[in-house]
This record gives sequence, structure tokens and C-alpha cells, in this order.
Amino acid sequence: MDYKNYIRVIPDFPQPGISFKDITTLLNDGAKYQQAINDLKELVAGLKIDLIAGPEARGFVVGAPLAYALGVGFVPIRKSGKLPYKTIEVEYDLEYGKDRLAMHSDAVKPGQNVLIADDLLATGGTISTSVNLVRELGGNVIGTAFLIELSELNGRAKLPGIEVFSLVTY
Ligand SMILES: O=P(O)(O)OC[C@H]1O[C@H](OP(=O)(O)OP(=O)(O)O)[C@H](O)[C@@H]1O
Ligand SMILES: Nc1ncnc2[nH]cnc12
Repeated sequence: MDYKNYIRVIPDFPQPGISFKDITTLLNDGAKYQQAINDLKELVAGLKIDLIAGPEARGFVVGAPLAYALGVGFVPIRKSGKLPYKTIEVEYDLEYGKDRLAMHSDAVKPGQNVLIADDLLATGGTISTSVNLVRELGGNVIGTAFLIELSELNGRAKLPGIEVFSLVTY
């Protein structure tokens, strides 16, 4: 499927110079959304995955259905202050701004194989921070999966030695 037909591109959002890739138009189409998750499932079929972790908020709409489709657990990685139990936290830079990500300290057991999923790889700040959180708990990051990769921002450079799977590249 040509995913670009279903992703809306909004210039200068949320600030001048950013070409925003809006996946709500893909999510709005049930058959295409389902196909996207199934296509990601095919891409990661060779991996032995114990858990999928996904960063708030758009990582949830990719990571949770992928976990459900694979029959594995899902770990939410959230912005600071949202998780109720003990957390580990890391600050990071975004394409537009700064934030802090957190994960429950018992969410990943040492040695578990974790795939990290999100809607989009831009600078790689969000995903490399997610990788650091999973590794801090002793998890083994076996890959990362995205609907969209923005190749010019070279997020892959922040993921040395980690496999990157994506459905569409801009
Ligand atoms: O590779 P990066 O430069 O880190 O950018 C990619 C991240 O930015 C967006 O999330 P955002 O922080 O805007 O939050 P949201 O999912 O809550 O909209 C997107 O969903 C990715 O998580
Ligand atoms: N260009 C972009 N479009 C959509 N989400 C993003 N997150 C970071 N950069 C983005």
C-alpha cells in the first residue's frame, strides 16, 4: 500500500519549518490502519519479542495494537508525572522542544526482549531515550518499528546496532 496517500502533511506545524506528518487520516480508515499494523507485524516476524514498549501518545496507537496482534505485553512509556507507581525517568530533546519520559521501574524484567514502537522516527530523541529506559531495567532492545521515518533527520544514527523497521520514508 502507498501509505503516503493516507498520511496528511501539514506545513509549518507546530512551528515554522516543520513539515508535520499527520497519521490521524490513516487511523481514520479502519482497513488501512489494520493493514499498517499487519504490515509492521510482517516486518518484525523474524524477531523473538517478549514485550512491546511505546512512547506516549502516538506510540500507543502503533505499539498497543501491534502487541495485541503478536500476543505480547505492552509497556507504556509516558511523559513525566503520569505513571502512578515507581518510575525511572530521562530528559530528552525533540525536533520541537524538550520533554521527560518515564517508565514503571518493574515494567521490564532483566533479559526480556523488547521491541520499541512509535508512529514516527524524526531526530531519534524519543526512541533513543526509550531505548535507554528499557536498557536501564536490563531489557534487551531487539528492534524499533515505525509507521514513518524522516530520513533527513537521520534518527537511525542515534540507534547504533539497533534494527529499524519502517513502512514509509520521507
Ligand atoms: O524522533 P523524535 O525527534 O524524537 O520525534 C519523534 C517523536 O515526536 C512525536 O511525539 P511527540 O513528542 O510530539 O508527542 P505525541 O506522541 O504525544 O504527539 C512522535 O510521535 C515521536 O514520538
Ligand atoms: N515532522 C513531524 N511530523 C509528525 N510528528 C513529528 N514528531 C517529530 N517530528 C514530527
